[in-house]
Amino acid sequence: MALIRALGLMSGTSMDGIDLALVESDGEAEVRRGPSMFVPYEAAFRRRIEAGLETARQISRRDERPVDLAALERDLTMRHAEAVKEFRKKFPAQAIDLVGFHGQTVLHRPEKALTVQLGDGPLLARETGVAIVYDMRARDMEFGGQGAPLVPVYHSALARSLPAVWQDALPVVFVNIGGISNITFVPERGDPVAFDSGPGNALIDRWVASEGGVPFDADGMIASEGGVVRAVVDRYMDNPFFPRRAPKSLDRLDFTLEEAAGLELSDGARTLAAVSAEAILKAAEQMPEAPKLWIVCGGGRKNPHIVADLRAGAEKSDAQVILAEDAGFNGDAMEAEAWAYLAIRSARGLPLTYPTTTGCREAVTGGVLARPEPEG
Ligand SMILES: Nc1ncnc2c1ncn2[C@@H]1O[C@H](COP(=O)(O)OP(=O)(O)OP(=O)(O)O)[C@@H](O)[C@H]1O
Ligand SMILES: CC(=O)N[C@H]1[C@@H]2OC[C@@H](O2)[C@@H](O)[C@@H]1O[C@H](C)C(=O)O
Repeated sequence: MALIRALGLMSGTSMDGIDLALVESDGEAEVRRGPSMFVPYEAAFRRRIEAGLETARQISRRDERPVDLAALERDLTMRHAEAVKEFRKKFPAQAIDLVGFHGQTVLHRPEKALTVQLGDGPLLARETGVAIVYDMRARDMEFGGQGAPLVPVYHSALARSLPAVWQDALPVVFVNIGGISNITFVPERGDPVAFDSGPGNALIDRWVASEGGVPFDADGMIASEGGVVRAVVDRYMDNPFFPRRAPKSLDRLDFTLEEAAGLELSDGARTLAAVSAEAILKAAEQMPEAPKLWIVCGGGRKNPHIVADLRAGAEKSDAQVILAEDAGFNGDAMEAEAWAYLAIRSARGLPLTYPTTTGCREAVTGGVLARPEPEG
């Protein structure tokens, strides 16, 4: 089987920018990771997306684009086109056969089988001249799935290619600490088990933005000045989301800052980091068996408090916690790589999701293909 070279584009729940990563793969075991880059959104555009999340609450049909959402979708798509252009300029030798386009989630209501990603695939195909696979979550929902998380099939492929030193580590758990956290348990044999585990950085970001006027707690510096307020952690952990059995997934606005109200800035940042770690550790209770190794990916791995709290918890069951880089992976690019890999699987008609990852009735492929118009 010839390998396909796909570029994955991810604009995640943190709304901080576009991650791009190239992957060459057969969509199965063969995965060759290529270069990656990040194109940040400026503060004003991030605020537009944030406002878009509020507007999107009135959507009841996934193709509705009320108020200014159509303009936002167009601008967001054009920014992706620009990002692809920048990627090509930076890595001119890299041919791109296919693009995997996530778009921006503005609403996720799995209980209503409703998930909305802004992102105009045909427009991106015209602008880049490359075939685009987009809208990868919808079909899973048609088959009764949560529409998220989709990255587990890629985690599973990576786990099968762990460096020699970690070869005996299965079962392993991948933890993606983005705006929301999700976990993938990869067993020795069989399909991965996955679900969203709770708030990742989204609450911390919102807290330090509103109380400190900065977009995120860089290297956990603000939290370093504060302490964990246990009662507040407990209040968060009382949320019925945690004991609910998987499959399950979250909308960015499902958790709020209400429980943290009144805390001092640094105590709040430290306490919310503890919530993030505790939510992940809580997820271990729903795994088929105790993992030996946790591999931490996503921006949250750069918050030393989240990682330290995770380590302290995992040690209790003799599990080791490492960062993606310790296993030879790229913790920043992994979701963009996943979207490249998913696009390849979509092009080959392979499943993107499984009953054990999203709760879909059967393993199901997904994504919509937009071809660029023929030249001439
Ligand atoms: N140096 C750092 N120190 C602490 N936190 C950081 C640092 N760099 C990034 N982050 C956090 O990581 C977040 C971005 O993470 P990431 O890119 O994994 O999220 P995402 O892909 O947007 O989200 P999701 O996985 O939910 O879709 C930032 O919003 C910030 O909170
Ligand atoms: C609906 C949606 O966009 N969900 C995101 C979000 O961000 C993290 C978590 O919640 C995860 O479920 C998902 O993204 C990852 C990349 C996924 O689908 O695997």
